[in-house]
Amino acid sequence: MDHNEKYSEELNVAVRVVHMACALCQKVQKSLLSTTFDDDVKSKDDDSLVTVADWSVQATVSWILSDAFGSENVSIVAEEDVQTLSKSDSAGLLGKVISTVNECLAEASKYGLKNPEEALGPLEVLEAISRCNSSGGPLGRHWVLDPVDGTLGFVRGGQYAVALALIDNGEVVMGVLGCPNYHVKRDRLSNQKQNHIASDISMHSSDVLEVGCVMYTRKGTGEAWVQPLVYGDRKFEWPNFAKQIHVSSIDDAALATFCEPVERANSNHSYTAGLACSVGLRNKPLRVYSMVKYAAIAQGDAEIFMKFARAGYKEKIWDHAAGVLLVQEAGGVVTDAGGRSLDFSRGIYLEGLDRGIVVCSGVKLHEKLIGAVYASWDSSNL
Ligand SMILES: Nc1ncnc2c1ncn2[C@@H]1O[C@H](COP(=O)(O)O)[C@@H](OP(=O)(O)O)[C@H]1O
Ligand SMILES: [Mg+2]
Repeated sequence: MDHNEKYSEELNVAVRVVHMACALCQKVQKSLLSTTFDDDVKSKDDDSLVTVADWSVQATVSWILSDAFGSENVSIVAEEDVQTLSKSDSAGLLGKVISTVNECLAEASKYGLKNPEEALGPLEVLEAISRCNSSGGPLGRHWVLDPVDGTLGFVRGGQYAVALALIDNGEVVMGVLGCPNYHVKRDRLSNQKQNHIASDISMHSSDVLEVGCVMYTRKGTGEAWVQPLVYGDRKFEWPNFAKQIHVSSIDDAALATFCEPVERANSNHSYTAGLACSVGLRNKPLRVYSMVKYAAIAQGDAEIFMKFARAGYKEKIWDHAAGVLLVQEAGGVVTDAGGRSLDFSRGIYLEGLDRGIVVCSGVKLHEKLIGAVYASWDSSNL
């Protein structure tokens, strides 16, 4: 097969189903925000949150991938399981998931995908969710899904992402990132000269033309793309106004902006502030939920993303796979804090990750930051 064609069929289905998932999430987020914090949000054993949207997206993506490629050919590594959902007191929640999934799948033809002949019942929905129990590894193909990344951002009305990637023999070969509250810039849609650097990537930016986008890429193409979400009666038609995206060309630390998680529990803000200071970053950090941070670097809205989780925390592949490839193909650099590439071949965790994750628009900023980590680590108490 021509290199240019490799994984294009997988990409075609993945982009469409991520658009469907974004529409699903927008609906659920709207209804969550318009009611009081209720039963639609649950705490998991590790105290993290899960919502109707997480399970519904996972079921939808699982069903569409299995239908398109045959369930016997599809291995999916994904964040959610059916434990909470199968409990006897979760009947109401399961009912909501089932209707959300069926509403979403009923729209599949709008996105050029096949919908089920009949609405799915409880067993089929639970089966679609629990089928995503692969643990990845170095051999063969594995889809990697985070149905709602940044669940905290999601329930707070902020940024979140739907992330779908494909790993082939241990390498991420395709990445699709749906960002329902992240803007596509006006200049990118109208092809004008790109001269605006966003200092605010909230959903209320003045730069918004239509809120929400899907970014995608395939490994080795050197290209990454963004499409706006599909609204109203419009049908998704490839390439759906796709525009190529590139990382920022700023390599002067004094002009660069870095992003990091909103939650202190997920990354050490004082350590990154120290690094920022020592490499000469002057702008305030942009604190953003979810993998939208990778999206921001990929389309040039910021230059750096740093994440330093507490010692002992193991990063999961679904929190990074799609974002890492997007940044790389858009021209950026992603490594751990020791300067080595992330290893997606060892199961559900990024095993062997050295200290933290450093994402940059270019090598010059990246070298400075890695140097600063080496210079400061011993005294950092991390
Ligand atoms: N103690 C911890 N340290 C670092 N990351 C954590 C963490 N606990 C959870 N996370 C991960 O951080 C993700 C959110 O990223 P961010 O903080 O950048 O918004 C979560 O994704 P989910 O929201 O999908 O569970 C989760 O996977
Ligand atoms: Mg996540």
